[in-house]
Amino acid sequence: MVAAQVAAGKLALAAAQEQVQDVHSDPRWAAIKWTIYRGIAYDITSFIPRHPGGEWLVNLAVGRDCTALFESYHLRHDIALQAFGKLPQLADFPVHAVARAPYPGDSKLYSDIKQRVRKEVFEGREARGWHRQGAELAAAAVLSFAVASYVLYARYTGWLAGLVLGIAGGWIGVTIQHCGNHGAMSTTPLINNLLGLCNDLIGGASLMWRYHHQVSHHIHTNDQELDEDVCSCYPLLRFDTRLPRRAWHAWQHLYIWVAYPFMHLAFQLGDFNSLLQGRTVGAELLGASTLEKASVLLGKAAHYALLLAVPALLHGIPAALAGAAGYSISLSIVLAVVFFVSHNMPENKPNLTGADETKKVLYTPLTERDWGVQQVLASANWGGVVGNFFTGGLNLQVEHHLFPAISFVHYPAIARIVAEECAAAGVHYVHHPTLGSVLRRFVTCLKELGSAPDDTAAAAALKAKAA
Ligand code: HEM
Repeated sequence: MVAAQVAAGKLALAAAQEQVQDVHSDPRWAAIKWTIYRGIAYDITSFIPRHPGGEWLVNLAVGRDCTALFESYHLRHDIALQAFGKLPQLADFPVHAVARAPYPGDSKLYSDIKQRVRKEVFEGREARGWHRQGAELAAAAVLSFAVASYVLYARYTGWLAGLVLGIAGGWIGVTIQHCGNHGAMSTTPLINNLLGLCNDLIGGASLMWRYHHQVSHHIHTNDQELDEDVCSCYPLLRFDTRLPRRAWHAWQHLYIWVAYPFMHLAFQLGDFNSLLQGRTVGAELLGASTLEKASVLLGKAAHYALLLAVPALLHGIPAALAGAAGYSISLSIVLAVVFFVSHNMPENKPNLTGADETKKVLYTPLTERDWGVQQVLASANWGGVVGNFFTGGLNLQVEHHLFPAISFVHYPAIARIVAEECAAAGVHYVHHPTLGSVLRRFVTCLKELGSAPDDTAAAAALKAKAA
């Protein structure tokens, strides 16, 4: 559990969520599944099983303001909007008691980009679901590599086979589970759901991932109060000067390499804790079904059966433990390297030199903030089509954040439009040439963050807000 020092950010987060809690404990609303879109509450109970993108995705909208999710997930926003017209409105609902979400549709930058993407990249073919097609070969390659690695692991259980299996697990983690859970791998919701569940097989929990990643991180990228990724490694690592500095942070750019391999283990503790608490750090599991909750336990059972029980039966416990350790290390390193470079460059952080634009947008109150500009400034790209194939599009992080429900194979074409629109709007678009260059920059940034003074003004503002 994070130390008391991080409480300022989390208190504010909890305060925002307590408001939601009040509405939830009100018996008038507890019996229905409601959501809020642009200030109007709707009863979506009967719509959930009919949602064209899948029940497990629309569940994320339950019990909260879904405007940001809704406007960032539907490329054919106009078509999706028509569904709201047919849903029952809840006239007496206390909309103002619920934390307001950002409104991506109000961002001129985002609207201009979206319009051009539809016109120039998909040319109307989005009506046939083109934006969610094209990654089939990549998915087949990832799954084939994973199956071959597992056969190798089961036959020659040990640390080396574990390392190879961990790389396969990491590849699943960044590609098919990630895109599947975003609803971006296929036009068939069941396929996306099944690919998303691969997260559980590799040692995560797709349910927790969706709440943590989609509800907290994607909507509020690099917001210290609302993006759980900003403080999830704290106090071990300090990714933001709005978090209090501790003596050990001065060496974080060195010891991070020793801490990385424990990420897989940290997931396990976090997933069980979230299941018990009914929430991840940044989001309550308000719409999660019983089956979704059961999938966390079933997934853990399947993961440990494959990783430990089967090899232990075949080759004994010491070999299985060595294999699991190898797996843990390489899986964690692959995931950590890809994730950490995505939003932790100096330009993406509000308090480092040269990040004035980022500071401005992240310190603007949420209701007045330009969501599209925030996503661009808080994300970093690197590499090109090769990186795109191996990371499921996570190397083009800016495009991924603007269009999480579009298949990653389209990101290179979208990137050209995003870069042009950002240049026209004067918004800094971060693109590093290679993974090596972005990693070097990440280490420099980590060193700077480890010794930079606390942003006391931001901390005081947070404290005042929490009080
Ligand atoms: C309660 C509010 C929602 C309504 C009324 C709604 C409505 C719709 C409709 C009508 C479509 C078909 C769109 C089309 O054919 O282009 C759709 C597709 C989809 N929805 Fe939703 N949706 C809601 C919430 C969500 C949420 C919260 C998510 C994600 C977190 C989501 C993700 C998707 C995805 C991935 C698709 C397929 C995307 C596509 O074909 O462009 N929806 N939704």
